[in-house]
Amino acid sequence: MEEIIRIRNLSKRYTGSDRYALKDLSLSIGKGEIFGLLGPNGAGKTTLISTLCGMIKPTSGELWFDNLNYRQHSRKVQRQIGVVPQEYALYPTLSAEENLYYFGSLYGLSSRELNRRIADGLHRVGLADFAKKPIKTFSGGMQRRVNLLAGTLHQPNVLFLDEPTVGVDVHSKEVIMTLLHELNTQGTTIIYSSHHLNEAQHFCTRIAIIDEGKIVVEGKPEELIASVAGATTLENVFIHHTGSQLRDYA
Ligand SMILES: Nc1ncnc2c1ncn2[C@@H]1O[C@H](COP(=O)(O)OP(=O)(O)OP(=O)(O)O)[C@@H](O)[C@H]1O
Repeated sequence: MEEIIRIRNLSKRYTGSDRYALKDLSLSIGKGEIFGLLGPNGAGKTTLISTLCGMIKPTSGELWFDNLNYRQHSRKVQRQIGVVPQEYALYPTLSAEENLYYFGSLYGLSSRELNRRIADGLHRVGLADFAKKPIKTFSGGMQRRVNLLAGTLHQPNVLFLDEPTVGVDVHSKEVIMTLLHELNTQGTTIIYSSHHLNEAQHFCTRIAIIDEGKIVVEGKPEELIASVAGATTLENVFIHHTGSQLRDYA
């Protein structure tokens, strides 16, 4: 496996908190993988993705992107990363096209190339007819599709997604998953967090189950299922490793 992300002994404790959101976590992710981060609420998935995107600083530990140390090469790393956050990052009064133009221009694409990618992207996610409509008139599923385009217009080498299909209907979900598959086929490594274990089982080349800031188990979905006696789904594996106790902290 040719490594694209290397995480070593990563810990994160938020200011004012007495708990570690991530605790001494080490992980390698290979080029071209579709890597799933699964775990109960509060496990540390968003914290890990936000750290890998450079949005939050770790308390300790080291990160490398394609052998570049994050701290020494943050700009170079940022240019190769795409992020699709859980929260919509779109401007409600601007049209889909205007939103995408704004986000695409942050990556220094020429106007001509950007317009081409926006038209192509909107077509691919079934929103060509809505290009000029303001985002505030879009359904949740439509907004999620635009959000996904906003994070991928610059064709990143690695794409991070935090729950890309949460709260969307089955049609939008299908379009989102197809687009992600296409991006992966074209060479984008995908790292995503999800609570949809069934989706992850079929979509991911490898997964890690995280609990209380640590990796509990990692491997290919079929290997993980085979490793737990009586398991037939990733859901069985998940319960086996994380138990059924609620994770309520405040
Ligand atoms: N900004 C913050 N300040 C303080 N604590 C935080 C902050 N963000 C997250 N946490 C805490 O860090 C831990 C990990 O949270 P995180 O959001 O990374 O988990 P998660 O696995 O993404 O959860 P979920 O599945 O509910 O989205 C939790 O205990 C959470 O309360």
